[in-house]
Amino acid sequence: MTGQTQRRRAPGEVPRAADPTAPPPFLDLDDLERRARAVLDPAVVDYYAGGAGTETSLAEAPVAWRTWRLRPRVLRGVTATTATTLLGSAVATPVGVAPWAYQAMAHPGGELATARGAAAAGALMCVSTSANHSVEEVAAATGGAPAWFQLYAQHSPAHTDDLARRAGDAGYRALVLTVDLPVLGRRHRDLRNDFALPAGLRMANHPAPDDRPPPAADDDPGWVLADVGRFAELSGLPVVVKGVLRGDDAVACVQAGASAVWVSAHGGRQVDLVVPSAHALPEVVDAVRGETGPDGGDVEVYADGGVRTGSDALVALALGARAVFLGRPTVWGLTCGGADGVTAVLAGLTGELAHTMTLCGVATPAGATPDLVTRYGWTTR
Ligand SMILES: Cc1cc2nc3c(=O)[nH]c(=O)nc-3n(C[C@H](O)[C@H](O)[C@H](O)COP(=O)(O)O)c2cc1C
Ligand SMILES: O=C(O)C(=O)c1ccccc1
Repeated sequence: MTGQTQRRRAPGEVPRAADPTAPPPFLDLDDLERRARAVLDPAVVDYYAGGAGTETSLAEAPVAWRTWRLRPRVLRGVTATTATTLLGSAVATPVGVAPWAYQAMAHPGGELATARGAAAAGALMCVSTSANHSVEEVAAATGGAPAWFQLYAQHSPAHTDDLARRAGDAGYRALVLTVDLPVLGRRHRDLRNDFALPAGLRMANHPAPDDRPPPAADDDPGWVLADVGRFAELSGLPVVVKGVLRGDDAVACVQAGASAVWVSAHGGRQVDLVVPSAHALPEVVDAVRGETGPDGGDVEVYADGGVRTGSDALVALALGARAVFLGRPTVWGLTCGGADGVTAVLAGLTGELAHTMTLCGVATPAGATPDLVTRYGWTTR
């Protein structure tokens, strides 16, 4: 993934065929995904790559970022830096790792490798409840780099509460409540494969073998707005609500005690035909402007879903996201290269972002303001 510059050929030297296994000299996520698919079990590939229903929303997510166009600023004498803060934690990049489950299926190092890879890139990792390593084990692997813990409602509410407290004790900097999974989406590929966690891998945050993985049963009403403040109090952490796609919901979450909202369609894995993050983001940003978080500060907004290039990321920042998170690209990075693969993806995309910022005359993430983008299309005048 970190490409090497090719040596210039000596005069008369016969060119050798390119090594087909050598990684390309730029961040080529399609190539990375191809290589990951070649080493994983097909049912695992389906689980990681798949989406709900017709997979229309899965396919649309990256395309939706590309319905925006950048409006570069020229003659600004700018060399971009990507450093920023997320809920007060300093990071080298606004590109983070989205929470994704069962990372030991991709690589034996699992979440521990991802944590090390993200820390090496100066990027924030959000750790899934459905991890193969425990809350505490992953926290230790970050080596002090900031990380967030993502929470799902467990079969037993006492167990959910316990996980929230443990996240606070383990030193995570925020608790991310995923609210778009009151029940699991219908993922046809997984249903066809009868997908289950492979034998030998554990759900490290589940106390008993008979404890069901989330989500709770269909008859469980799930979380309500009041749980936002309750989890903030239990954990002692700022709460981020993940899976918000409407302005009214975003405001309600903030008024219930959230410090930030995370615009996400769960990678197209929950509701098919859902509005893509790239189109929901402006509505959410507009709605929370003027609201204040529990500490009196501005409400941060993040986005994920189909972010694959530096230009996609810059569009998201211009639309008001403070950070973007990558799901599947980090799945393929971990699969192909463990911690180094994760670092390569995060550093590669951050490098693309910095390059695009420089080309667009944007010095810092905060300098990516809405005037930097316009909706794609032709005007008739
Ligand atoms: C294999 C997989 C597992 C996921 N598991 C979780 C999870 O445990 N918790 C969660 O909040 N989101 C989960 N997500 C959703 C991601 O956090 C994120 O919203 C989505 O992957 C972003 O889209 P992208 O994959 O197109 O980058 C998962 C996504 C994938 C692909
Ligand atoms: O697969 C997912 O998208 C996900 O979020 C999840 C839900 C339950 C258990 C493991 C992962």
